[in-house]
Amino acid sequence: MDTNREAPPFLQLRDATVVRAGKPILEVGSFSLAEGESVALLGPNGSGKSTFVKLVTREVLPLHRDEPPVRFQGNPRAMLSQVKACVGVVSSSMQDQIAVHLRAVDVVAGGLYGSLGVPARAQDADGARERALASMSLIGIAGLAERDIMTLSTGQARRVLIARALVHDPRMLVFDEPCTGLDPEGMYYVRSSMRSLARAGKGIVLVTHYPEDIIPEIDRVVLLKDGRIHADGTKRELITDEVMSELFEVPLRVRREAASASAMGPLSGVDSTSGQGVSRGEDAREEYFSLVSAYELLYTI
Ligand SMILES: Nc1ncnc2c1ncn2[C@@H]1O[C@H](COP(=O)(O)OP(=O)(O)OP(=O)(O)O)[C@@H](O)[C@H]1O
Repeated sequence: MDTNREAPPFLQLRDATVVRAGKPILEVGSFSLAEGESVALLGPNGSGKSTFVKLVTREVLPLHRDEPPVRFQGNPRAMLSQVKACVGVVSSSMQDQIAVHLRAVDVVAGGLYGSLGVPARAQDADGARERALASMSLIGIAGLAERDIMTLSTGQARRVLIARALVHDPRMLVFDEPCTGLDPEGMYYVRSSMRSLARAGKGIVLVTHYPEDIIPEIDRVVLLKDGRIHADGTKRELITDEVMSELFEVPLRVRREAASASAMGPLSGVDSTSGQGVSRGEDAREEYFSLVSAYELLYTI
């Protein structure tokens, strides 16, 4: 028996086409993502990023081919339940649906049941809340557990949704424009959470319009344009003045900048809601520096 056989890619797309209103809105020739690998999907409005992600989460299906265009962990006919068990999704649009008074810990625990909170007749509701608390601790928001979700700031609520996406311990997390609508503090904490998770070995698929969302732990970038993969490479290769200007079709300049030591702020993995467990070492200092050493897009005038 061949014991050296490599594990199949976590995700593989081959000649995958999505059609809407009689027109192809996404055509992917070839794309593969290894287990635990992270990637950022970057592109202008309407370039096909959300459709790409929905192809991954099976919310949309590609045109039928004899050779199935999407393989999930090598399986050409993965069930939705298999995909849901392995993938957690964080999207800013879900936040709009939360309009009920629930404790944050119950919103997180609800992720285990696919419901907004813990169902009244749920089995092992206490166990679910324990897992929810562990998930909140992992991204430093255990201090929000008892808060009414409706009283949280947009940034705090966004992090509650990250904990919810994590609660069933998926291997991969999809962040669909996770910083939309957040102020700089909210962005900082959401990016810190992504960093903690990438460091904990989770694969991250980040969908964004902005290179500064791409945390240092993600090096691979796929550029989408007009429903196709425009380029697939490293940040260094692709986040350049020339490539960004071509992608967004406006003159753009990329700037990379290091932060000053005085700008050092709270750390990922620390309970930022209670201030407990803070320990600032050299590693933490570096972590903060690299977080703000983000790529920026500037218009050239
Ligand atoms: N149901 C639909 N019917 C017709 N066209 C659609 C449908 N859904 C999406 N499209 C079109 O497909 C293209 C890709 O849409 P998609 O939402 O994937 O882009 P996106 O890159 O995520 O955009 P944004 O950055 O604005 O969220 C767009 O031109 C969109 O108008």
